[in-house]
Amino acid sequence: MAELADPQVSARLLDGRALAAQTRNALAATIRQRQADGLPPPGLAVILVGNDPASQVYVQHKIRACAEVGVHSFSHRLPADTDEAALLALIQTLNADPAVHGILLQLPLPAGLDSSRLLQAIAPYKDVDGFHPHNLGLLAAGLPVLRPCTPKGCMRLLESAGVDCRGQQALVIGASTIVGRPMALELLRAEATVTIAHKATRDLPALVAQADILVVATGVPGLVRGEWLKPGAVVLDVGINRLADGRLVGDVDFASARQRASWVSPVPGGVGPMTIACLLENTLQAATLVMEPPSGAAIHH
Ligand SMILES: Nc1nc2c(c(=O)[nH]1)N[C@@H](CN(C=O)c1ccc(C(=O)N[C@@H](CCC(=O)O)C(=O)O)cc1)CN2
Repeated sequence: MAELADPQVSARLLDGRALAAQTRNALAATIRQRQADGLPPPGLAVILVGNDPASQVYVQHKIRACAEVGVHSFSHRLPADTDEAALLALIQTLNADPAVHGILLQLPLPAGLDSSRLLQAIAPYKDVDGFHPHNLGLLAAGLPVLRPCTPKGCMRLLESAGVDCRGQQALVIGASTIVGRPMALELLRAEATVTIAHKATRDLPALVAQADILVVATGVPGLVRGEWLKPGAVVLDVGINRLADGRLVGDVDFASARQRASWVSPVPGGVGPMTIACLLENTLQAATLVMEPPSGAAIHH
């Protein structure tokens, strides 16, 4: 006898692990073909400063993913007391290195280092994180080249579920440069009606209740409750919070959200793996930009 569906569990999962694996397979095939055509492998320089345990894990995952698809990674692990001048010098060297197509500065940086100044030192055409004002500006203008990885991964997840953003009410909670702001620009580009809120926004539940598409990136575990959601909402949970008991949870209460949403991304296994898959994709794109410089002056090698 067929198992009865549990009426309490309705949302489908936005499975980032599966989509990231598909993306990596496609990238590996393209990179193999590039090499068969006599082109060098795409190169990614990864800079990690200090000993933040989460950053160490993410960097390890990035380097492993590079090896899996055939991207050549150059790892630069620097002590927490590295000064800004030394980091700027390293970035200048990598900017000039033709084997390096992408440069990634893992965030957050230790206190005392100015991440904004350092990110701006990365050549825009090697900025595979898409955080340079040049690339954020192109995204704001609706002419994106290198797009920030987490928002790009979120858009890929929406596409994979057949979600059409056009005319939908979208709410982004969290306005960071890494996620919230570029996410709002991506949704705007997809013709959603976009609201940006903060974790401290007054009467957040009332705003959430209107959202057809909800993206939460606040770093507050379980901030959004399932009861707040509009029935059938699509929920992208960008939060990755390690609890005292060792569990990893998002910014959305998953169990209650699942009872009300139509689609929800889990933590772990949702947006996180897509961030890394999109980084690999951006690295290949940066390698291709060097081969075929677009007409925009600032992208030339
Ligand atoms: N230079 C950058 N720094 C940071 C970025 C970024 O995109 N560029 N984003 C985050 C961290 N991040 C990538 O660096 C990242 C976070 C989480 C994951 C991920 O796959 N998470 C897994 C769980 C992993 C775990 O067990 O801890 C999941 O969600 O399934 C990938 C990348 C801040 N810094």
